[in-house]
Amino acid sequence: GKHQWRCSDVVFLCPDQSTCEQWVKAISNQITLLTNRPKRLLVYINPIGGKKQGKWIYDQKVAPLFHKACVSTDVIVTERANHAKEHLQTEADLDKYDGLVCVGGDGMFSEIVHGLVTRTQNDNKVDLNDPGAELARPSLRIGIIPAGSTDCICFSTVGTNDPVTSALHIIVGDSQPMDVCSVHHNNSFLRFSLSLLGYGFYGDVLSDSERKRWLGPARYDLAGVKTFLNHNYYEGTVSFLPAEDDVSSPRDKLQCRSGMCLPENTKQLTSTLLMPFSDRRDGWKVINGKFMAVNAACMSCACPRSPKGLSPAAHLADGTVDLILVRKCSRIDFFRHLLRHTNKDDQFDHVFVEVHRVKKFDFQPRNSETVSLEDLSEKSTFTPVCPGPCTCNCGSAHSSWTCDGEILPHIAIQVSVQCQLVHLFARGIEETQEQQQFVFEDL
Ligand SMILES: Nc1ncnc2c1ncn2[C@@H]1O[C@H](COP(=O)(O)OP(=O)(O)OP(=O)(O)O)[C@@H](O)[C@H]1O
Repeated sequence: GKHQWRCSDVVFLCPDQSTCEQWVKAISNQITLLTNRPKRLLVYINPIGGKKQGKWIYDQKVAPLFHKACVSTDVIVTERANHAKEHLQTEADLDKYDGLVCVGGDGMFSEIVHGLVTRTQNDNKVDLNDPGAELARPSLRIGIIPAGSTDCICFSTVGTNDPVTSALHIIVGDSQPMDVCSVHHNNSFLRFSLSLLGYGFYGDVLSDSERKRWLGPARYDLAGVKTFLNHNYYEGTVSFLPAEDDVSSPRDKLQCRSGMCLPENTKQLTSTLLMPFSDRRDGWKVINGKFMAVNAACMSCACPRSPKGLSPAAHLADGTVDLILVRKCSRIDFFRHLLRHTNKDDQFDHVFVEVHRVKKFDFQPRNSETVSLEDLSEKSTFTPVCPGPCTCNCGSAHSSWTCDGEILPHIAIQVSVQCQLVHLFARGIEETQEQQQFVFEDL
């Protein structure tokens, strides 16, 4: 139920000992032939993620399953932030392993992806600072054992945040490709985005919550309420290269499900990457405006709080990202939009919201060649609340970008989808038969 997998014991009865041994040998031989199953894994555990249960979850729920399945492991319990990333970039002997395992939340997974992808580019002499470079794909798959606060990436790729289910997907050697967005400022690489890039509302919530770290997880709720009451909007220009119309749309009802986003099923793929980033702008669209939020969702961003996610029909690995523009609107309208993230109503069905499926996009804030994080930190984010139309300068201030929970040091950014750059030990969210019936009737 609910996408959760469980172990099951199956008892075979044999008439005698030698038949039993023959069966054991035959089954073991068959399993050895399954080359997609990992035999040796490098495991990183974040002991302080989420409720600080990472080590316990691994030792109690995951390690016994790996042991039963004859998967051998080297385990590193991280001692500080960026420990896993640095280890992967420099020290780790990756040839020894068939895959990596991340025990932690989205932040920890992001660290591991940055470490692995950077290492792969270094090994292949690819310059990450070149926005037009075709990135080399890492050969190792990554498994996520959820042990963070939100675990949105695990939820969006497996359908549940359950360590046993994730461990079983690793053991059977499932493989799910995943798109990654590379984010540049001019010719300088900033970060990869794996789930959500947000400017305006989400950027403000994150920067404000960083200042309230002492409050613990409650800081997000408090910062959310405060940002909502501030009701800031920001001016800027969004330019984007739309994905081909015939492929899919962020407003269709076809959610990304198991088997859809595989290399053989996706059309857009790498052709977009071969296009130099800034030389050719054919087919690009440009929108100037005042925005409450500019969000880019690489995946649905579903989590238990928002079970359908920020962009319910976003795909895991089709070479596109859903760009959601929420224009300046009244506070009550914005509230209605936010509320739809938590219920089943179409969150894009408002006149002030538009959504585009894109391959690349740029954002340029108004008056802002050189705004950096230092400039932003000088700005107080608690601006007065302006009831209705106002003459103050709340529309000319700058927000900041949150990239999977980290604040980016620049506002003017260029984003490019790196199609199927990494592979997970997962198979996408499996549909039950009743759900399939429902989707087809709906369509
Ligand atoms: N030993 C450590 N000490 C301090 N920080 C660490 C350590 N190991 C990893 N980190 C950092 O902790 C951050 C948060 O970890 P993680 O993502 O696992 O948990 P979370 O933030 O609670 O969950 P989520 O990201 O799902 O909301 C990561 O960005 C990672 O860099």
